[in-house]
Amino acid sequence: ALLTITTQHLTPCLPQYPLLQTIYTLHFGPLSHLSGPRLWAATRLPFLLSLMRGRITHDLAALHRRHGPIVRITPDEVSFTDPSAWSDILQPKPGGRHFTKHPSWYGPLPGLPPGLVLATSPDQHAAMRRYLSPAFSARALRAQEPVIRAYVDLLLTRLRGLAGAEVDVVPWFNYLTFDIVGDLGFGRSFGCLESSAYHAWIALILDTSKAIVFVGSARFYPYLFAALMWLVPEKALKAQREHTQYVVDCIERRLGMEGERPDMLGQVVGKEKKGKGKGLDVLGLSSLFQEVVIAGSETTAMALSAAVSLLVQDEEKMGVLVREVRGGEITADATRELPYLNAVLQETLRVAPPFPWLPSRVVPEGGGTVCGVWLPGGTAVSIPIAAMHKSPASFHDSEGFHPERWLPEAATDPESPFYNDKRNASQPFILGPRQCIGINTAWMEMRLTMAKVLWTFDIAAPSDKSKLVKFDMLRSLMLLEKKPIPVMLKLREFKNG
Ligand code: HEM
Repeated sequence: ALLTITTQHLTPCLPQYPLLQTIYTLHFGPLSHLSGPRLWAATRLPFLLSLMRGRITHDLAALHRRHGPIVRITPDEVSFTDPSAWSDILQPKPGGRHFTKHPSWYGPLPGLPPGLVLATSPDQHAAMRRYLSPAFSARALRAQEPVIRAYVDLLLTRLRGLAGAEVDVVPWFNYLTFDIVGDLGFGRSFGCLESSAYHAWIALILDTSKAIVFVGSARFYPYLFAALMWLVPEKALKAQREHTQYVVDCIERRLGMEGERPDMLGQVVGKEKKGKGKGLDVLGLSSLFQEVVIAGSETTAMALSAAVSLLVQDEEKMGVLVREVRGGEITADATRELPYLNAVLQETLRVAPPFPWLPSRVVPEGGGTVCGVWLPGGTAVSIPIAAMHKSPASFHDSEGFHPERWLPEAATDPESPFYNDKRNASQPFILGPRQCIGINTAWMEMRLTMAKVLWTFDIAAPSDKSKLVKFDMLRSLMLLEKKPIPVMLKLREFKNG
């Protein structure tokens, strides 16, 4: 009782005495009973340094190996690799209580209203999601299939010109997914496949996803944030203005187009024209669609590049997949039913999740329980997706690439080494109201692209095996780092008879 009274009286004074505050945080605070490295629990700096060095997924995986599934990683943040964290953190609680997105990571970008990804208020997010969801409905997806197929065919045409040599697949999958998201988003391709080059805007987008990590880290230190904003060079600000203007121009051009088109902006514009929209101005739409382009391009491209890289390192698995995709027609409906193709993609997203680290959520006022641990309101909670996906407590040979663990028989045959896998630990698109809205689009793109590429080409590892990418070595800021993935690309030979 004496300790409680003393604590209550001393807590408000602590910020003036950093040493006392650190002692309180480590030994008496509400998270002091949790396991974790002392230095990380005492100050946020080791976490932020690890993040900025791109080492966060490795460091968190190592901390979880040492301290278990629940680790205190800053004075006020706890990280989880127990699968029940997915629903405990991401599904709304009775009474509509949400663990909201942390305002440091998800605050709006300077000069723009928040879109869907960056909205932190659950009500604002739900309204925006309802607004955008017809663009991602099953009906919309059916209308989008021919658009996706046309770009995959264009990719095949371009790759045919390179066949017979070593080809780095990374830029090609990026050109593909940017052209698709441009067309599906605003009815306008970025022309990357045509020009074999990134559109200038895309380089800026890739830098933006890195900038989010630096800006978010600085937001924890208000003076540093103010200084950083003051130090941003005029060149970068100009690039940001041009970036927004480019999207505004695309949107205005699309608003002026007549007739029905299957693109996502078209769905939203249709609502606005019927007076049933949210009355978003061009800047609001620009914010929304910039996010869709960032979230929908790099992620899918990374998954495709990773799948090819993992397959060329295992000829047997590549053989099984090639036989499967060459055995029937290649449409969205047909590829949805191909068990090995789906298993390969599931396993790729487990081993190399394009979003390897999910920025934190905040426990609501009044507190909440995650994985059986009660946490006070305001505590930050996070899921290191890559570490969760590779936890040996959830998966047999968790570091290995085994599409077989996703085949239906693995879950029913007690003899299978993967029978006891906790498959629900792997959630590359996350769960709940903030689940990826583009999940079905992503699956359609990945299945059609993989099937058509492997139907057309024989793909093998480069002769110099040292060029093969090891995904567990890749750094990550918000997204997984890009490294060249060279493969030997040969046009498939049709044998007579
Ligand atoms: C393999 C491909 C993809 C993966 C692994 C992926 C993963 C994710 C994840 C983990 C989130 C949650 C991010 C967060 O809460 O911070 C997310 C959100 C989102 N994704 Fe995806 N994504 C993929 C493809 C796509 C595609 C193709 C689109 C659109 C064409 C898309 C659009 C979005 C949007 C708009 C959100 C925000 C949803 C919301 O907050 O309501 N994603 N995605």
